[in-house]
Amino acid sequence: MFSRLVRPTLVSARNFSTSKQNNFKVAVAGASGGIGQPLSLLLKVNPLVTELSLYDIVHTPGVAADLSHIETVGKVKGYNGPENLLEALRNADVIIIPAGVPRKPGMTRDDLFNTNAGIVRDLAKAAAEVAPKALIGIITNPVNSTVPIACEVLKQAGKFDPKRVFGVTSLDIVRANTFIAEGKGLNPKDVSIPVIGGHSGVTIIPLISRATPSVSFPEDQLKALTTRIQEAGTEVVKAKAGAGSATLSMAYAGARFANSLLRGLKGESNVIEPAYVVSDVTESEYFSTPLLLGKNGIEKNLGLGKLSDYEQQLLKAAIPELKKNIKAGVDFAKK
Ligand SMILES: NC(=O)c1ccc[n+]([C@@H]2O[C@H](COP(=O)([O-])OP(=O)(O)OC[C@H]3O[C@@H](n4cnc5c(N)ncnc54)[C@H](O)[C@@H]3O)[C@@H](O)[C@H]2O)c1
Ligand SMILES: O=C(O)C[C@H](O)C(=O)O
Repeated sequence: MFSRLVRPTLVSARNFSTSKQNNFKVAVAGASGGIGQPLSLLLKVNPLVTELSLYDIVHTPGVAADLSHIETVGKVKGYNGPENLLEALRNADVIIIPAGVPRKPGMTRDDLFNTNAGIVRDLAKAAAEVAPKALIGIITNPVNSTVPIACEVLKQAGKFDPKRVFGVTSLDIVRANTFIAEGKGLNPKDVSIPVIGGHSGVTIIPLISRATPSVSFPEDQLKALTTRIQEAGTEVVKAKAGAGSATLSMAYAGARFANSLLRGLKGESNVIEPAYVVSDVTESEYFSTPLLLGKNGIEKNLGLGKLSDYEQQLLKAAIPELKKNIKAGVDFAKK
C-alpha cells in the first residue's frame, strides 16, 4: 500500500545536522476505535514508526498486545484512560487523533460537535503539555471545527505553531482519485486529483480541471462526480446503516497522511500532502490545500492554483459554511 506514499527523496538539514532521523514516536488517540485499530495496524508496519503509542479510554491493552506480536521494529505500548493520557503523548513526534463519535444515518458531521469538541479540546491540552513540538493530525469530525478548537487550545497554552496542526482531508483525495479512475478506466495509482476547502459537503472542492492525467467530462457528469466526492462520507454512513462511518478507507488515508508527515520530518524533499490548516489563501482562516511538508511540519502552502469557472463557484459556496464552522470551533474553545 505504501507504493503511492513513497516518493523521490533528498535529505535536507535539521538542526544544522545532515543525519537522517528514521525513528519516530507516533501516538494514536482513539486507537481502539473503528479507524484507530486499522490505522494503528498500518502504522505498526511503517518502518519509520519505532514507537507506537496507543491511547483510548477503553480496550487499549488488548489492541496493543495484539499489534505487539507483529514482526516489525515498532514497539507498541497501550495507555488506557485519562490518567495515562500524558504518558501516552509524551514527546511524540506525531499525534493522530481519530477519537470521538462517528455519524449515524440522517446526521451531519456538525451533529457530532457537542460530543467531539470536548474530546479534541482535552487531547490538544495534553499535547500542549507533553508534546509541544508534535505534528498533530486531526481526523475527528467535524474537522472544519475541531481543528480551530485544537489551535485555540494550543494558543491558550502558549504552544501554538500553525505549521504543526492539520485537519486530515486525505480521504477526500483518495476518493476523488478512485472515482475519477473508475470513470476513465485508469489505474487509481496513476491518478491525482487535488481536493481543497474543508471536510464536509459543499466545503469539499475537487479540482477535476487539474487532474493528472488530464481528464474531461460532459457538464452533467462533472457535476455528478463532484457531488459524489462531496457526499462520499454519507454514502458509507448509509451503507453501514447505523454501524458508523468510513473506518477502513479512513485508516488507509490516515496512514498515508501520517507517512507523509514522517517523510517530511525525516528530511525527504518534495513531500506534498493536502490538509486543512491555518491559511491565508482565501477569506477562510482555515483551508485545505496541498502542502509541502518538512522537518517542522508545513514548509510551504502550495495554494489554490488555477480554478475553472465551475470550481470558482464551488469555492464561493464553500466559504460561508467554512467561516460558520470555524467560528463555532473558536467560540467553543474560548468559552
Ligand atoms: N477526517 C475524516 O476524513 C474522517 C473519516 C472518517 C471518520 N472520521 C471521524 O473520526 C472519528 C472516529 O470515527 P470511528 O469510526 O473510529 O469511531 P469509533 O466510535 O469506532 O471510535 C472512536 C474511538 O474513540 C474513543 N474515544 C472516545 N472518547 C475518547 C477520548 N476522550 N479520548 C480518547 N479516545 C476516545 C472511543 O473509545 C473509540 O475507541 C469520528 O468523529 C468520525 O466522524 C473522520
Ligand atoms: O462521513 C463521515 O461522517 C465520516 C468522514 O468524514 C467521511 O468523510 O467518511
